[in-house]
Amino acid sequence: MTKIKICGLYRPCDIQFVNDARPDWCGFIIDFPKSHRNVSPHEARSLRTCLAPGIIPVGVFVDQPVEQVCALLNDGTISIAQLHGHEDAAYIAALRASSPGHAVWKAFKIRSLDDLDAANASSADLVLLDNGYGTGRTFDWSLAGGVNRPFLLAGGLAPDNIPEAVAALHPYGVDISSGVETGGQKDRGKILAAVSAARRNET
Ligand SMILES: O=C(O)c1ccccc1NCC(=O)[C@H](O)[C@H](O)COP(=O)(O)O
Repeated sequence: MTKIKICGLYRPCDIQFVNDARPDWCGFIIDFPKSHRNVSPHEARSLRTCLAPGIIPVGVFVDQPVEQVCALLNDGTISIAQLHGHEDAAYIAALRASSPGHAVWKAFKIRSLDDLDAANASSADLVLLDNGYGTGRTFDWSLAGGVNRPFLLAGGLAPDNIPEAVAALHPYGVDISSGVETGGQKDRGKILAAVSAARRNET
């Protein structure tokens, strides 16, 4: 079954929505003030304590100091670090050394086959093939044909295109933010529909 992550939770009611829908993971955009979904570490910790058991919290970071990401992994605020900036293999190695046992995911903006090569070569535990930072737009899926490892598909997914995406690309999981929002806020009905669309599809 295709796994699903609902990303960019920032309000207490967003937690209630995912507790109702039960995705595999949920994501917090931590310390990235350019995003309307930004939360502080303190807010992420407080939201995370209300998550239903079984939903794994993922911290989404853009070029944050390793120490800050490690602190949130090691105090249980998040279980997985998802990196969206210029974090390289040395950064990932440092994170692993300081937070053993925690998976590290790396997102790649797929604009060319070179981007896909970089994703294939990454030392991360799992890669996201994405269009950018929660843009609500898909990338050219034909570029993903050469992926040679399990990946999460992100960028512009919504309940109505998840079946097509899963059938075309067979991702390990899908990652959705804008497509489950209405007017920039998470929408309970869309979250329920997205989780059900991902689980309807066998890969
Ligand atoms: O959502 C943001 O504002 C954001 C900011 C900085 C780094 C990453 C960010 N989002 C990541 C995600 O929400 C997902 O990984 C993915 O990009 C979702 O994209 P979309 O469904 O197109 O909103």
